[in-house]
Amino acid sequence: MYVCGSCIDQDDASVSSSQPDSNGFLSPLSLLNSEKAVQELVQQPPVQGTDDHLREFSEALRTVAKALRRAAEGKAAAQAEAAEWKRKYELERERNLHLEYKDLSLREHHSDDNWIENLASQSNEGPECCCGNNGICSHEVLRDGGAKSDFKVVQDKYTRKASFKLSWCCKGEQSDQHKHDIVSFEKGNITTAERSSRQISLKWESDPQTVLILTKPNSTSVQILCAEMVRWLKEHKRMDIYVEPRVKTELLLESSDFNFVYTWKDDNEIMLLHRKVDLVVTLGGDGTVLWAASMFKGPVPPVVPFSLGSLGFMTPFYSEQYKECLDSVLKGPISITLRHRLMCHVIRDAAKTEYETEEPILVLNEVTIDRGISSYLTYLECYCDNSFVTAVQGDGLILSTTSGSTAYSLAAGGSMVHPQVPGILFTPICPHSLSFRPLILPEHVSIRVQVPFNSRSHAWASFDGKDRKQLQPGDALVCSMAPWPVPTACLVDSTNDFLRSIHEGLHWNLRKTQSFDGPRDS
Ligand SMILES: NC(=O)c1ccc[n+]([C@@H]2O[C@H](COP(=O)([O-])OP(=O)(O)OC[C@H]3O[C@@H](n4cnc5c(N)ncnc54)[C@H](O)[C@@H]3O)[C@@H](O)[C@H]2O)c1
Ligand SMILES: Nc1ncnc2c1ncn2[C@@H]1O[C@H](COP(=O)(O)OP(=O)(O)OP(=O)(O)O)[C@@H](O)[C@H]1O
Repeated sequence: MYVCGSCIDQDDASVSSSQPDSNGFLSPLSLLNSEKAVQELVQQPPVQGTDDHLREFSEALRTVAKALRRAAEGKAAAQAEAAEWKRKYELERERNLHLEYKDLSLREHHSDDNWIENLASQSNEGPECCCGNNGICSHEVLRDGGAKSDFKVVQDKYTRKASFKLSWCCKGEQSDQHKHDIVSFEKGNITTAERSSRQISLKWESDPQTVLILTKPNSTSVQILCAEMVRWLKEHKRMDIYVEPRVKTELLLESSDFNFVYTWKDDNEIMLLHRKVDLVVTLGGDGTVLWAASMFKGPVPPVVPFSLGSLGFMTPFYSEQYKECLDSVLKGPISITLRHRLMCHVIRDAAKTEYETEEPILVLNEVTIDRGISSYLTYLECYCDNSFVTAVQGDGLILSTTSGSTAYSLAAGGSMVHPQVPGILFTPICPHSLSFRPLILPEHVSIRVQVPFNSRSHAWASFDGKDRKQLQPGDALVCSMAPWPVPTACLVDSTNDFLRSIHEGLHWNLRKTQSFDGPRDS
């Protein structure tokens, strides 16, 4: 690499601007500015007559650039960790508020109904006691004041969210003995735990009372089924039913009898839905399941997906048999697939502080970084934790969950992976290279995709095929496994449902069987 002497003088200022602060640390902004300066510097065209000193100097600058990038990655990792601590803090705060409320309601209503007594015993036990050491439980109690919207009308009375318990099934049998430790180091020997089915079973501990029905828009068959299902759930199951504002309008146009249906007014109310809803029903295709998942930015209630689309990889329930299906789901226990999601942060080069980082986006299928309408190759530098993975030169890159492995990633040549396998698929889109095979990375890593300063064009990130965001040179996308999976109910179990989907949906490995007669080994 040849460097022009005058450039060094000119850029020296920006390099020296990244001086350590009084604590001895470099600020992230100055790091990135310096990195940019170094990038520009090392890309200057060669000038004749430069000597070996300059060459050495440019190599040294390269090393500095690498160190600066590592520092920027450290910042991204710290931000992800901070987000995780913030989540833990909010959970803890919510739990404390919850306990405070129970205490209050017990004092106010000590002679009230049975369920209040139940609450009292739950409150005494605490979440750990009620679940024992095995399984995972969910308990929520809500209360709210003022009553204007449907949402608040329901919150006016004390509403109890149904609790359930999750457990692992061992070799077809229910067992509370799930194994957290898969590797043992006892007595210096490394052994892996006995292989067991990791099928998860959900058992209601109290009856589910509130259901949210989400529907594919502009479909008459979906609209008809939705009205029928709403009526049946109200009349036969006495459930509280939430629908989207659009659907409530459609139902009321059909009949004013549907005024018992609840909806919400704004995004703030949507943010609270997970605390009220026991069950989500989707009527549509895979896109409606993605839509349902995108409504929950945190924990997601169990989802029962009915198939009213064309492919339906994630929608195993037959809509014609909705009564039997819902009967058995409401009774439980049911097998569920815990579908992992990816949490994606767009980190802008222009952000002055880490607080300007945009809200994270959760995806159930994948995040795609592509060239959008640009006719140039995308050039993306990819890092896994702090290690350089590769530079993508092609149409783009897909970072997919295992649930998304049968969607866009499959079309780009990625493997199909059972949705219960925890991992992140790293699949290039039309790479201009003969040897760029797709990768599957472990679930605990953080992946950073950087649009370098010397990229010829912008890149575009899209999330489950929606919400396109432009990434400028210097911007990055960091993604890691989210702590909130999407639990979807299975028709049989997660393996059976997955295999049925690839056979029926994709006609996987369909071939006429070879005839018996003909040449064979003697
Ligand atoms: N070339 C491609 O295959 C391609 C291109 C763009 C987007 N997509 C996929 O479409 C998804 C968005 O779905 P949509 O319904 O909102 O858009 P859409 O209506 O364009 O449907 C895309 C198709 O992908 C199928 N699909 C979605 N998720 C799937 C999954 N997990 N497994 C198997 N098939 C799945 C759907 O059933 C549908 O047939 C994106 O997340 C992306 O995976 C695929
Ligand atoms: N409740 C909703 N509100 C707004 N848009 C929705 C909603 N449900 C689904 N969509 C969108 O409608 C589109 C089509 O939905 P969906 O994929 O469920 O139906 P489909 O295309 O007929 O089925 P399939 O994906 O099986 O072919 C998707 O892009 C999805 O994001």
